[in-house]
This record gives sequence, C-alpha cells and structure tokens, in this order.
Amino acid sequence: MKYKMYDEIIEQPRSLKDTLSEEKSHMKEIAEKFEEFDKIYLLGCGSSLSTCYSAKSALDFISDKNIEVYTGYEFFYNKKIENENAGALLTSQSGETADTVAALRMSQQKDIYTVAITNESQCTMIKEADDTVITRGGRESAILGTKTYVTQLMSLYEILFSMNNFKDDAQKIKKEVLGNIEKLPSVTEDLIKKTEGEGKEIAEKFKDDDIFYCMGSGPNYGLAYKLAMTMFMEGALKHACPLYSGEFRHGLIERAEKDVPIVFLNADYPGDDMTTRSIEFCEKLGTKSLVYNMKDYSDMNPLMSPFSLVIPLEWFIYYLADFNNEDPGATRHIGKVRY
Ligand SMILES: O=P(O)(O)OC[C@H]1O[C@](O)(CO)[C@@H](O)[C@@H]1O
Repeated sequence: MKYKMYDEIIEQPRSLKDTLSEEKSHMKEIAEKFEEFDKIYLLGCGSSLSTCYSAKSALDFISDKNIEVYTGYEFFYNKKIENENAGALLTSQSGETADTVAALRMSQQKDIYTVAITNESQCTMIKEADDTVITRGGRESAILGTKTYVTQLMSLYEILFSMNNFKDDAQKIKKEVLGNIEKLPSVTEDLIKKTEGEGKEIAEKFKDDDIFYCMGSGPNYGLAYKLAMTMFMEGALKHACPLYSGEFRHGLIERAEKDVPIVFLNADYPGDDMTTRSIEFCEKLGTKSLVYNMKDYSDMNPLMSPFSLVIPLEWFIYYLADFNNEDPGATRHIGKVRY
C-alpha cells in the first residue's frame, strides 16, 4: 500500500502473538513480584502514557491496588516521590525517550524496582532497568504507534491482571480479561479485515475538518488521549483535544456547535453514563458526532475496549492523512529537533 503504516497495521496480530509466546511466562513472574509492592507507578510519554492510563483505569474497576500514572518529567520533578516499597513499569516504544529514561534513573535512586516495557532490545532502558519485557513488534516506522501500542497495552494488562490481590467478586472479570488477552491476535486480525472500508468512508466524510475533540471514560480515556495526542496530531496532522466524558459539560458543551466534530468512545462503563448524555445532547444540537461503541466491534469484556476500538480508529486516521496527502507515519519534529 501507499504508506508503511498500512503494513504495520496488518502486522499487529503477529506482534501480539509473538509477544505473548515469548514473554507471557516472564510477565507472570513480574506480576508475582509486583503483588508485593504497596504502590505501583506506571510511567511513559505520549502513546506509551496512554497505555498507562488505560491499564490503570481497567484495574481500578476490580482492585484496590495503589497505582499512580505519570508522564516522565512530571514523575522526575515530583518532590513527593520517596523511597518506598514500590515498583515502576516504565513504558517506551523506543526505550530512549529522555523523559522516561530520566524517570527510570530517578526511580532507581529512590530504590523503586524498575521494569522497562519496550520494543527495542538494545535500548538504554533495557540496559538500565532491573527487569525487562520486550514487545515483539519489530521496528515500527509510524510515529503514532500501532503494533508497539497494542503489544505494550497487552503487556501492561497481562502483568497487572495476573497479580493475585483482587477482591473476591473480581475473580471472574480477571479470568475473563486474561482469557480475552489469549484471543487478542485473532480478534485483532478480524477487526483489521472488517473495519478498513468503514475507516476509509468516515475519513472521506471528515477529511476537511481541522479540529477534533476525543472523549471517553474509564480505560477509553487513555485511548481518547492517544487518539488526540498521537493519532490526530502526530499522524493526521489535525488539531485534537482529549477529554473525560464527564468534563463535557464543563467547557466543551459551550462549544459543541455543528462545525466541531466530537469522537465519542463508549463501552458502557459506569462513567459512560456521561458519554451517553453527551452524545444525546450533541444529537439534539446537530453536532458532527462520531460514535465508537465497543459492542459494535467485539464481544470481549468491556475492559478490553481500547484494544477493540483502536483498530477502526487506526484505519480512520490512516485514510484521513491519505485524503490530505500526508504520510500518517511521518515525523516532522519529534526525535529531530531539540527543544
Ligand atoms: O514510546 P516512546 O518511544 O517513549 O515514545 C514517546 C513518543 O512517542 C509518541 O507517543 C508517538 O507514538 C510521542 O508522542 C512521544 O514523543
């Protein structure tokens, strides 16, 4: 196809399968170690930060475990991070992002146990972390992250849901999620085949729009964050802003005019009550809404929503860039310009 990102979308099922077969037993060992910590930090930047948001929210539904999420430099400059019985899962596709490397080094100074989850076996984070998980995406050229995103998100879910300190009534959900992870390669393959045409059609309809708001609740907020920050802005070169669904009426409601498209991600989480109310409000107003319902794409546990919805969104973004004659995988400044 025209751009490399096309092949990288297609390679996602294989990447998921290889990561599971190479790293699953080691991720179970990491889970055992992390069960013992009083606190878990999930750290990363950009697309990697978005996987931390989603995994934390998913776990928060069924566990009391104390988990905090930070982007690299917010962690690095946080004066309250102290020596404590804590572990950090540091996510980075490249394993070289300066912010995340700084967070890794700072964790080690504070005696926080570090695990790097990255796609590059020879990177700085692999060399310096106490333990490692290598996602098996192979080199990814598209800056917004497709196969590196799904494998990283899967690794976080696998580690966190394999821990054993869950409430009794949560055991069923934990089992279901771990079972769904096993099926991810084939589910993803089906979604890739089924949603390309739809993504292209939607992209044609929205190709001239310049600004998009992206809303979600629970684990879908993480995906809304990725959608805005990396998929729209870095991939399709469109302005975009992520929001919690519950924040709709605290600002965007005043701007929800007919000319501003809003992408809603919905998985019927308790917080999606606010997503539904916002969708209905926008329907009445005639806003250009784009609604992605988890149940239209998959019958997995709703906590798996980011895995299901990211595939149709990847096609949408791929063709949105293509209709505007942009390579969705290209980078203009990231990694080239010092700032
Ligand atoms: O996951 P890494 O390699 O640390 O990279 C972070 C970078 O990747 C992106 O998330 C793009 O995928 C950027 O937003 C960010 O600068």
